Amino acid sequence: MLRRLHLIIGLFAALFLLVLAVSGAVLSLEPALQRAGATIPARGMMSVADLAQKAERAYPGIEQLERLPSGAVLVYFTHEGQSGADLINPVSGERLAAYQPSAFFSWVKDLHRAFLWDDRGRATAGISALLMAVICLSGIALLASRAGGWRKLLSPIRGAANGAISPRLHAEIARAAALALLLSALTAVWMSALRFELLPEAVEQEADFTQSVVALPPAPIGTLPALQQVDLQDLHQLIFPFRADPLDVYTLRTHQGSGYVDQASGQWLSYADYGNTATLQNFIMELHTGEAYWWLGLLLGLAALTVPVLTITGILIWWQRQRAKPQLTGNTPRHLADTIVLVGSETNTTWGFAKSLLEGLTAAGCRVHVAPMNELAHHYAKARRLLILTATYGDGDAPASANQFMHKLDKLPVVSALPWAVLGFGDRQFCSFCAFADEVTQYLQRQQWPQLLPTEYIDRQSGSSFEHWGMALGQAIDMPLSLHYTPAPRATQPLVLLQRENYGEAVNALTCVLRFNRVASRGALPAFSAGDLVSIVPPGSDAPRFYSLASNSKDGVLEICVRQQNNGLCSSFLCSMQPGDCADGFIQYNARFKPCSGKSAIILIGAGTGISPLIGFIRANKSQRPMHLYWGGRLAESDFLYQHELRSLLTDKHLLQLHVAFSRSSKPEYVQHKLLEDAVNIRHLVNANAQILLCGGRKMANDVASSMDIILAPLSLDVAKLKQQGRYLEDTY
Ligand SMILES: Cc1cc2nc3c(=O)[nH]c(=O)nc-3n(C[C@H](O)[C@H](O)[C@H](O)COP(=O)(O)O)c2cc1C
Repeated sequence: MLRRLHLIIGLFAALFLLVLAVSGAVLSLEPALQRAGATIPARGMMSVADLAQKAERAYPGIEQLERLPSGAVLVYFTHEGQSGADLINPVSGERLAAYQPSAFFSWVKDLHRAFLWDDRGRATAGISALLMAVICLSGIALLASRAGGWRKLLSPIRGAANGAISPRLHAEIARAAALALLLSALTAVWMSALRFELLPEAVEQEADFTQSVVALPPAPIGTLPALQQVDLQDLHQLIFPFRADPLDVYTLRTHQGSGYVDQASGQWLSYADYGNTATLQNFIMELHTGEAYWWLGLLLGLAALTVPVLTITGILIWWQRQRAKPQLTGNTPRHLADTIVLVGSETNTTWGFAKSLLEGLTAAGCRVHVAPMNELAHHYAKARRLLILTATYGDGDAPASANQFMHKLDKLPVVSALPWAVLGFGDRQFCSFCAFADEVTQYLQRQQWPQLLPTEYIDRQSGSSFEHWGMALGQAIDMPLSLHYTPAPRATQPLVLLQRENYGEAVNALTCVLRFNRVASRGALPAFSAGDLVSIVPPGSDAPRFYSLASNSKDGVLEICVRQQNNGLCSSFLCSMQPGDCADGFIQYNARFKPCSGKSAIILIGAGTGISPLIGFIRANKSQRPMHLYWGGRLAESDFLYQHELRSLLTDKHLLQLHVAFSRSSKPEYVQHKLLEDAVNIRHLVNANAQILLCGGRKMANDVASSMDIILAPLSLDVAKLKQQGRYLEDTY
């Protein structure tokens, strides 16, 4: 609901908000530019009397002095019958330049205030600001719910759904700019409400004009006590009396109030404080314009610049989600459905099963509502059963569309209990086979929700296992249920092998670095970066196998590392390929396994072909951020993958430190031994906010995690805590 509100308002107001944001960012430069050219004596250094004396000396025809909120001082004068306005140096009273308000900034101001229109434009700007405030508030609430509560709002944002545009990037930018944008939006709404008299405007109290002036010769302006008492920093405006009229007076406006000063005695004739409400009103306006606080203006301007980025990334993420969602025909609205099917999926194949389930149950007479697990609702008015279909990712983690499910489940009222069944989707090649489905099962069992049938597992999208589960479900709910799953064909592309490098033959572990390109007639490679996956479908099988990419699409090649497995259909196929041969594959984005942004150190840990994404991260490390690689192989002479390239990456500082261990050398060692040897350094790096990325086999990952727990113990940290903070990422197989 919150996400939909955020999205609908965002889409609706996008164009207006873009104009407001960009023009606001441009306007934020004006106070800073004015300030940069102004000389500003410190408080206590100069009074209004000092300034007026100097200005009068330089401008005998002076009529008015004004101090702009930026600190620049203006003098209005007449000279030989001509009026003029100059910017002056307040210290010397000398002319700096003729004052001409910038036509460009005036135009941008009109655009910002009213879209170059009349009052209707002003109203549109006010409404847009209100929508902006709603987007900010709903966005902050979404950030909190994504982080797992308001208290965790500032904790690192964890990796997110797959896709070319990472929702994490959107969330990180939004979090950085949210408060500034909210401040701009709320102050703008308030100003609009004043303008359209929806709020009462506080009128500045004016001093009474006094008639009790005695016509005495005027005293020199520098000696007038009332002007001597006012610091230059408090000056707003000083209007000089008409020379020929001894009864005329000085009008002095400060930030606090205004009044009249006698030209002969220099005493206040009358004075009125503006009052708290008017002062507050001015302060809010200055907050919005940044006129008096140029640094704040620049900050708000910078935040405004994120609006176009957030709008574009927001729309792309929405588009990405729309495209990723399978078209479900016959999906019953939540409040009418008797069967709720919730789907946990990262790469959408589970949605294909959900679609078949929807069709099967509908044919059996059920009214079915299918939704992502993250959209678990508080209440399903007519629901009689809950069916959960979920994949598992990472090392037993929730997939993207289910990463907030447990948190939401925690908050459900007890009365929501429904008879349930869980069907896990996974791959037995992973140690934590269907671990997330198990986690959900155990949770529901602990809550004592009635279980319809034991949790079942589907290995590598097996259609027959799914049909089998359908029969069991039909019996459990006493309905004739027949499920048929036909996998939606993935759009693969032919990839042509350009180059191969062989390693490991001497230790009987053939490992190949393979570099592919798209077949020339099919255009360029799609966008991807190191750590994403390429899925290869070997001849004679429907089930794709995933390999981590060592290259970025900008490198012009798609590079993977493959170790030939005994009886491995896909690895044998790949390792037998020769330059010119083709394989079918598709790119699978893997946003959850990427170095975090920033400058903190990155510790990369891998073994064997696990080096694949790690070398890609190092190659892409153009900013020479400190990267430390710990890698384990078998024998240096035979399978030291990327040995020469790693040396040159060390030389040009893409890589800061390299630690290698070989298990078949004269002194057999594993990568975790290297970590233990370097424990002091690792603790130092982790203490300074380093992030750890590990890629390799599950056993290696477990051994490394045990060693890291030992290393981190003196810091009162462990792998589990770092994982929670998003600082320990694993890509294991
Ligand atoms: C990077 C990656 C990590 C995976 N991790 C696991 C895992 O830990 N356990 C598991 O059983 N399956 C794992 N799988 C397999 C998926 O869960 C399985 O392919 C599932 O059918 C995908 O469903 P989806 O396309 O709906 O996300 C992983 C797949 C990938 C690509």
